[in-house]
Parts: sequence; structure tokens; C-alpha cells
Amino acid sequence: MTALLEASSLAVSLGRRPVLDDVAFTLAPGETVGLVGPNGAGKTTLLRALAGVLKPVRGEVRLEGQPVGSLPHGHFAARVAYLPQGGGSYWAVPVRTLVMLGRLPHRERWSKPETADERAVDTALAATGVEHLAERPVTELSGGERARVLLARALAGEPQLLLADEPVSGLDPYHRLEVMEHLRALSQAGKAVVVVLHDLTLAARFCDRLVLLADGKVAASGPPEEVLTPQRLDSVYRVRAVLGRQGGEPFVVPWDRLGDKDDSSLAEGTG
Ligand SMILES: Nc1ncnc2c1ncn2[C@@H]1O[C@H](COP(=O)(O)OP(=O)(O)OP(=O)(O)O)[C@@H](O)[C@H]1O
Repeated sequence: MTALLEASSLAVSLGRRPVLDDVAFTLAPGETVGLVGPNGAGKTTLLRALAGVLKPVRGEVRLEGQPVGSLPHGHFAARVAYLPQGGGSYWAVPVRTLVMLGRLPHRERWSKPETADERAVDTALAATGVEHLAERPVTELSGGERARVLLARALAGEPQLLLADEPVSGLDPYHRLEVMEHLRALSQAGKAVVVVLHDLTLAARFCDRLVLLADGKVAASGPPEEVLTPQRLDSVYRVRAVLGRQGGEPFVVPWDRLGDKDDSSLAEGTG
């Protein structure tokens, strides 16, 4: 089967600085893949290369077998939503208007939104729990509210593939879980998600596979519990963590910085 998205021997430089080297990546419909790794490892750079925002110096990214650079922009934009880190600045437009921008790849130029557009916006607002903010100016939202609105805009485009860079950063625990549950629902509905995460429990619980980056290379990739081993948490993240299962699902709680102290009471968690 052709992968939805794939990359091989990918190398990316920013300025003169080599940032990614020899990275292989593949994603099938129905999967959620987490990009994890320490600060500066290259997660955002990989996501931007997958989104076609950065041009690799070696290798190529293919969407349904076609090099992304060769695809007409409209074709790509109607299939792939890229949610960058942070989100940038906005005019004081109402939330609903901003979320409707996510429908642009599906609309005729200058046309009015149709029922299907309104419905997709309603669904996206509900999925991210921001319906009550629909008429508020985007500039008057809290950071976490704005992050959810930006995710809603990406979801409104009903993409086949969502590339999301730290979509839960700045969200409270309830909304982190809500967003992750929604990403999982997308992949369960046959879409695909690539998500950058620093929260290793969310990564382990909600992703089918993880790609662990370190210094611009893939240090490990595979099922979460095969990737987030005590040895790798130690060598890549330089932390010791409490690993366990709760209700059959894995959790990973970073506990000690490596070399901090020798706390032999740390044990495998239970649940
Ligand atoms: N415009 C740039 N020019 C040169 N180097 C850059 C540029 N942007 C990022 N880098 C470097 O590329 C490397 C990877 O950055 P990237 O943002 O991909 O890391 P990351 O894994 O997403 O990090 P974080 O967890 O901190 O968001 C870092 O060493 C960073 O300093």
C-alpha cells in the first residue's frame, strides 16, 4: 500500500547549519505518529519539511507517492493542515471568522460559505471546546483558548493529514486530554496525524508510533513503549522516569535529571 506521507534520506539545513540528517519517515492512513525528542532535536524542522514549508537539501517528501514540491498548492492545502507552534499574531476578527479561514482550500474564490462550510466550522468549534468563544475577537483570548481556536481552524479544513506542532502546549490538563482524544478520533476515522509532543505520557498513550529525534537524527522509532525505554530516556533526554501502566495504558513521568541524585526508591509504577 502507498504510504500517505513518506520521506527518505531527508536532510535539511537552516542557513548553513545542518539540522536534520538521513531521516526516514512514513505514515499510513489511520495512524497517529508522535515526534518526540529534546529541545533543538529537530522536531519542528521535520514537521515543516513534511508540510512542504522547508525544502530539504537531500531526500524528498511524498504525499500519496507524489513529491510534495510538485503538487499544486490547492491540492496539497485541501488534504494537509499544518498547525505551527505558537500560532503568530492575528487581527481582531471573531473566532468564527478565523476558523472559517480553514475552509478556504475547499471554497471557490470570493464565494460565500456554504452549508457544508458552516457545518465543518461548527464541528471544529465543538471538537476543540470553543463554541462559546465563537463571537469573541481572537486578540482577546487567553493563550490556551487561542491554541484551541487555531486547532479548530486546522480541523475545519477536514484534512486527510494533520501536522500539529505542540498543539497542547499551554493547555490545561482537561483540554490537553480533549485535544489528544480528538486527534486519536481523527486517526480512528481513517485520517492521519503527526504531532510534536513534549508530554511523554500523552505521547505514549495517544500515539500509535513515536519517532524519537536526537541531534537531527532518528534515535528510535516504533511503538511508544519500545521507544521510550529507561535507557533512551536516560541517553536522549538525560532523565530518569517513572514508567508504568494505568488502566492498561502507558504513562511516563520524568522524575530525576540524570546525575542529580541516586534515588533507588524509583520503581516501575503500578496501576
Ligand atoms: N532559522 C534557523 N537557522 C539556523 N538554525 C536553526 C533555525 N531554526 C532552528 N534552528 C536550529 O535547528 C535545530 C532544530 O530546531 P527545531 O526547532 O527543529 O527543534 P525542536 O526539536 O523542534 O526543538 P523544541 O523542542 O525546542 O521546539 C536547533 O538546534 C535550532 O537551534
